[in-house]
Amino acid sequence: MDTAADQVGTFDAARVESAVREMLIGIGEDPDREGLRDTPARVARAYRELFAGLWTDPAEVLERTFSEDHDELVLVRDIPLFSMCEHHLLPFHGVAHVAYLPGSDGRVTGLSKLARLVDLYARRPQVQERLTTQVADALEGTLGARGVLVVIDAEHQCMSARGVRKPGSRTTTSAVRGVLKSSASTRAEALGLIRH
Ligand SMILES: Nc1nc2c(ncn2[C@@H]2O[C@H](COP(=O)(O)OP(=O)(O)OP(=O)(O)O)[C@@H](O)[C@H]2O)c(=O)[nH]1
Ligand SMILES: [Zn+2]
Repeated sequence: MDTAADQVGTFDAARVESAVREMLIGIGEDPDREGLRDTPARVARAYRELFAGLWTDPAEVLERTFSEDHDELVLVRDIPLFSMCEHHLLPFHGVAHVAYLPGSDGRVTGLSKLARLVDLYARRPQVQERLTTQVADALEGTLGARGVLVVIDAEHQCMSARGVRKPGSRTTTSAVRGVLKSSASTRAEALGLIRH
């Protein structure tokens, strides 16, 4: 599981700005015309937001837990998701469903933290499979969940707006850990609730 220690560098707005200016020249545009003059700075601000998950430690999100003596399934469905495909730096967006079985200590995390965790990993240059895996691994590793099921359903703009040009096609990925992997009936219950 990755931590802040795995992160590379920090956000360098000036560097992003000069790269965007170069890119505009590269596509044959005039970066000094009125409409584009502030674009490098705007893109840098947008990237700072879109890639904020690169310099946030996921362990912090799951730091605060509380004892609820609940050892049954917890599921947050339909968490809106925005991420950037690392191949084309184009967005992919959709929903994430996150289910977990609390560890034997009965400690749970705040529901919003599950959405924050998805957000944190989404705000990095990503592929959907890795995003799904990272959320599952954090819940198993850091929270100590007995079982985890993460399902992500998303549309990739690199498949809609360009390339193969198939708008509306969606990609579903899942990552299953612990009891939700070993017990078919528990997994079926979680999947049933996701479809509900
Ligand atoms: N597995 C996976 N592939 C992705 C994801 N996002 C984008 N891709 C794919 O990454 C691949 C990159 O393929 P390349 O052949 O290197 O790039 P390309 O020539 O732009 O490919 P096309 O998109 O087919 O035009 C494409 O097939 C994309 O659909 C993702 O989250 N997971
Ligand atoms: Zn892509």
